[in-house]
Amino acid sequence: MTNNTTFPDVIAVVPAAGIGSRMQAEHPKQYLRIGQRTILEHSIHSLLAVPAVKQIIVAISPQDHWFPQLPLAQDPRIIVVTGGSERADSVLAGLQMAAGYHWVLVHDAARPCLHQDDLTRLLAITHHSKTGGILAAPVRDTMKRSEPGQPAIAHTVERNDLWHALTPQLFPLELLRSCLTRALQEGAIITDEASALEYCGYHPELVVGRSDNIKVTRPEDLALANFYLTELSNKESA
Ligand SMILES: Nc1ccn([C@@H]2O[C@H](COP(=O)(O)OP(=O)(O)OP(=O)(O)O)[C@@H](O)[C@H]2O)c(=O)n1
Ligand SMILES: C[C@](O)(CO)[C@H](O)COP(=O)(O)O
Repeated sequence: MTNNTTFPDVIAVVPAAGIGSRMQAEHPKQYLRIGQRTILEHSIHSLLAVPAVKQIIVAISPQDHWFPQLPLAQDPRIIVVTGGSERADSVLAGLQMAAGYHWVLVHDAARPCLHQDDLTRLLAITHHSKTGGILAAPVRDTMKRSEPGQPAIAHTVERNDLWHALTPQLFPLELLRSCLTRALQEGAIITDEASALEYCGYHPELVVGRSDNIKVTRPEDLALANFYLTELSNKESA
């Protein structure tokens, strides 16, 4: 993707109101440091690296006393809202504050290793898509479905056409807002934004993304994210 490719202005929502229970850290994982920045700062700066991203709405927990201490808290491009009990509720809280843009991008605070090339390839769908799309990585391993609640194999899942959904996910703002509102009101289980559109009958585009765009979830992910961010920093300064 050439750097002079132009995209429409985009607003972003960053859900950052989780407690990071699986990380088993002393405080929410988005505030763990990698190098000179917190994971949240890395994730937000990866979005601000692309000029098309004009504003970022960060959804934080009511108990969050970390965010105001970050330099980003003073950035006029950043708007803070209170998140909800589930990730989807936090995203919807952010969407309620979004206005003035046709496109909205949602990116997990816990995904600090986003490459600019991946973001620009996702933004490129604005040139042809009316439904939006997501970064996703094709599954590489053989996938198994377990017996319900048992560590025993029920069967192998066909892995052709099977993908890991990543973030950012990019949608028309009003479409995402209406689909997510309806899906949650009707009790659907929504773990990413694309599933809200699927619930409403849409088929968002899959844009191949790097598999090192990991979501820091468990303790062993921190060292891996550190490695990937070092690689990313070396690549961007080369
Ligand atoms: N009520 C919630 C729950 C999660 N998130 C955010 O959604 C992203 C992905 O969620 P996940 O990795 O599950 O984070 P946590 O919910 O914090 O982790 P855990 O499930 O281990 O508690 C994270 O950036 C998290 O901060 C959020 O904004 N609001
Ligand atoms: C949005 C997401 O990162 C796509 O894979 C994932 O669904 C978040 O799930 P979590 O359980 O909230 O971490």
